[in-house]
Amino acid sequence: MDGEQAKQAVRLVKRSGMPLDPPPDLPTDQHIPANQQPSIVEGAAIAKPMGEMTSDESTFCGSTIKAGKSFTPTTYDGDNRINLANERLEWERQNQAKSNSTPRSALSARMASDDGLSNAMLSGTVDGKGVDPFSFAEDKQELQESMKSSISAPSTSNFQKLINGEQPAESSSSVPEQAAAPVNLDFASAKASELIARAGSGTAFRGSTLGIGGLDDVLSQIQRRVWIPLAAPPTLLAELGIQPVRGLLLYGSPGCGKTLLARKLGSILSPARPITIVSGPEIMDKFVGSSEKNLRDIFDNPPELYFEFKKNYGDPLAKTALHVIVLDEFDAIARARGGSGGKGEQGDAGVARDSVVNQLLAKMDGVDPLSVPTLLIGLTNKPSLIDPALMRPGRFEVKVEVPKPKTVEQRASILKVHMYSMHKSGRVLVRDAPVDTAAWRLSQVTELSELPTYEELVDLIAVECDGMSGASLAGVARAAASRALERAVTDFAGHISESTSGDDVRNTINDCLVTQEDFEKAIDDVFESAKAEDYREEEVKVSKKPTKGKDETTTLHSSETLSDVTDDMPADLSDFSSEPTAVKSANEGEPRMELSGGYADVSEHESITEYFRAGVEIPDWQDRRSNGGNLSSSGSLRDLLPKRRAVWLKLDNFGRRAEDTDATKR
Ligand SMILES: Nc1ncnc2c1ncn2[C@@H]1O[C@H](COP(=O)(O)OP(=O)(O)OP(=O)(O)O)[C@@H](O)[C@H]1O
Repeated sequence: MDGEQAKQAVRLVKRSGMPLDPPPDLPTDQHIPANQQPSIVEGAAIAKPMGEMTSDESTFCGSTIKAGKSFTPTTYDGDNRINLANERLEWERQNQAKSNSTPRSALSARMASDDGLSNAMLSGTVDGKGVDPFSFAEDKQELQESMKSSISAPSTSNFQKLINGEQPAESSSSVPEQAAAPVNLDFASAKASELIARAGSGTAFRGSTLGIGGLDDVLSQIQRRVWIPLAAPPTLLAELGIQPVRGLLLYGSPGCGKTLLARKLGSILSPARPITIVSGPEIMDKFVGSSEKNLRDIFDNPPELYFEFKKNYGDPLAKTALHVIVLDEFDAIARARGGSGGKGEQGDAGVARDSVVNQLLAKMDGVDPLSVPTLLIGLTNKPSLIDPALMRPGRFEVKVEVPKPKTVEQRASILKVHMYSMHKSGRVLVRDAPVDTAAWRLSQVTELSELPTYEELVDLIAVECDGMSGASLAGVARAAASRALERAVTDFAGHISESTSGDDVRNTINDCLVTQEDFEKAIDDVFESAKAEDYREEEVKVSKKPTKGKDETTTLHSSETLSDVTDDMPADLSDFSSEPTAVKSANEGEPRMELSGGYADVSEHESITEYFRAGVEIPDWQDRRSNGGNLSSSGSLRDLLPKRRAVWLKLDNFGRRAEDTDATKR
C-alpha cells in the first residue's frame, strides 16, 4: 500500500464513524513478506488514547507510524491488498451498523444524529477538527467517568473556599475543559452552579469591584441570601432540602442604584447567558391577554448561552443555566389585586393588571413549568403597592432595601466611582495627581501645596453633598467635569479662530482640569436643579390642589436635640401609614432630624415618593414650642395639616447646607 492509499484508507475509516471496538490487527506477516515488513511499524495493536498522540505520530490500523520514516511497502502482493481492503471495509460496515443501531456511548449516539445541537456539542468537544477513530474505542462507562471528573460539581471544600473568598482548586482532571461534553443534566446543573460560584468568588461582591458605592451591606446581604444557594453544589442543596430563591425585590427611593445593582448582580448570577431586563410598563399591553403573553414570552424564551458556553456545553447547560430576569418598575405589573367591587379602583384596567399578577404567580409557583431555572429581580420605589401574594416566602422571598447614602463615607465611595476616570487620567487638580498626567505636570511648574489631596477633596465634596442620592452624586461629578470642559473648549475655540500656534491649542486641552471650585459650583447646580424640579411639581400640584390647606413648605428651625423632637412626635406620627424615618446627620455629629410620613388615607395610586415630596405649613410651630406646648397637646398633627398631604419636618441647626438638602428632598 502506498502512502496515498494509506491516507485514503484513513479517510475511509474516519468517514465511517466511530468503530467502538479496536479493529483487528493487520495480519502483517501474512500480507507482507517478512523481508518487506517495515521496521518502523510497531506491533502495538491498541491505539493510544486521545491526548497521548504526539504531533509526529499518526495511527493507522492499530499501529503507530512515526512521521519522517518511510512506509513504502512497494512490492507486496496486489491480491492481498485487495483482500485486506475488503476485509477492512467489511469490518467497518459491521461496526458502523452496530454503532448506529445500539449506540454504546454518548458520543457515538451524537455522531449518528445530524442535528445542529449535536454538531455544536461535537465541535465543542473536538474543536471541529477531524476525529481520530481509535480514540473513541472506549466503552460508555469509561467515557462517562472521564466526563464526570472533568465537569464535576465544585467539591464541598472548593465551595467553602469560594465562600471564603479564596481561589478554588482547579479540577484535578487531566481532561481539558474543552474536551468535556456534559451528557447529563445533573452534571450540567453542577456545572451551572460551579460557574456561578466562580463568578461570585473572591472580591466579586465588593462595591469597589462592581463600581457601586456605599452599598456594601446590601451586597453582602444579597451574597448571603441569593448567591450562596445558587452557587452551592446541587447535591448539597438536595441533601439539605433547600432550593435557591426565585425572587429578589430591591426597593428604595429613586436614583439610589437599584438598576445599577441589578445589572451587576446579573453578571455574577448569570455568567453563562445574558440577563433579560424589562420595564414593567413595557409588558403591559392594551389588548386583552397580550400583557400575560408578553410576560410568558419573557419566561419561556431565555436568551441563548454565550457563544463559548454554547460551544463547550451545548444543550444540557442551556437547560440548566440560570436565567435572570430584571423587572424594572415592578409595581407597574405587580400591584395588589382586587379592591372594591372586585374590579379594583381602576375598573377594567385593574382587572387586566390582576390577570398579569396571576400569570406571574403561576410562573413563579411552577404551575406553568419553566423551561430553565429562573431568578426574578424586581425593582421598585413603592414596595407597599406590590401584591402581598408575590411577597411571600418562595416567591419574592428576599427583599432588600437599597438606601440613599447616609454617611460621608458612603457618599465618598459613590463619588469615587464617578471620579475614578478623571482622577486616574490626572484631570482632577489635586496635590497628589498621578505622575505624568496633566495635573501632575502643572504641579511641576506651580506651587500646589494649598490644594487638597484626592482623598481630602472627595471627603470635602461628600460632606457638602449631604442628602444626595447616588444619581445626584453622579450628577455632581458630571457637572464639575462639564464646567472644566466648558473652559477648555471655549479657550480652544478662541485659539482656533485666532489661528494661533499649535502649542496654544494644545495648552488649552492640557488646561482642562477639574478644580475644587468646579465641584463646589456643581454641587450648587445640582441643588438648584432639584429646586427647579420641585417648582415644577408645585405647579402640577396646584392644579390638583386639595380642598383645604395651603400648599407650602416650611422648614422648621430649632436648636433642640434629636430626642427633644422624637419625644414629641410619635403620638402624631402613629397616624401615618408609613414609618417615620429619622436620620441623624453624619456631618460632624451635629443633630439634625428629618421626619417624614404619610397619612393612611392616601390613595394607593399616589406614590409615596411624591407624597413625601409634598410640603405643608405647620402654623405657629415655633410659638407652640416656645409656649411649652407640643404637637400632641396643641392638637393632633393630623388636625393641623391639610388632608392627604405629607409632612416634612426638618430641624435646621446647621445652616445653609440643611436648607439645600431640604430643597432636594422635596
Ligand atoms: N450606589 C451607587 N454607586 C454608584 N453610582 C450610583 C449609585 N447609585 C446611583 N448611582 C448612579 O445613578 C445612576 C442611576 O441609578 P439607578 O438607575 O440605578 O437608580 P434606581 O434606584 O434604579 O432609580 P429609579 O428607582 O429611579 O429607577 C446610575 O446609573 C449611577 O450612575
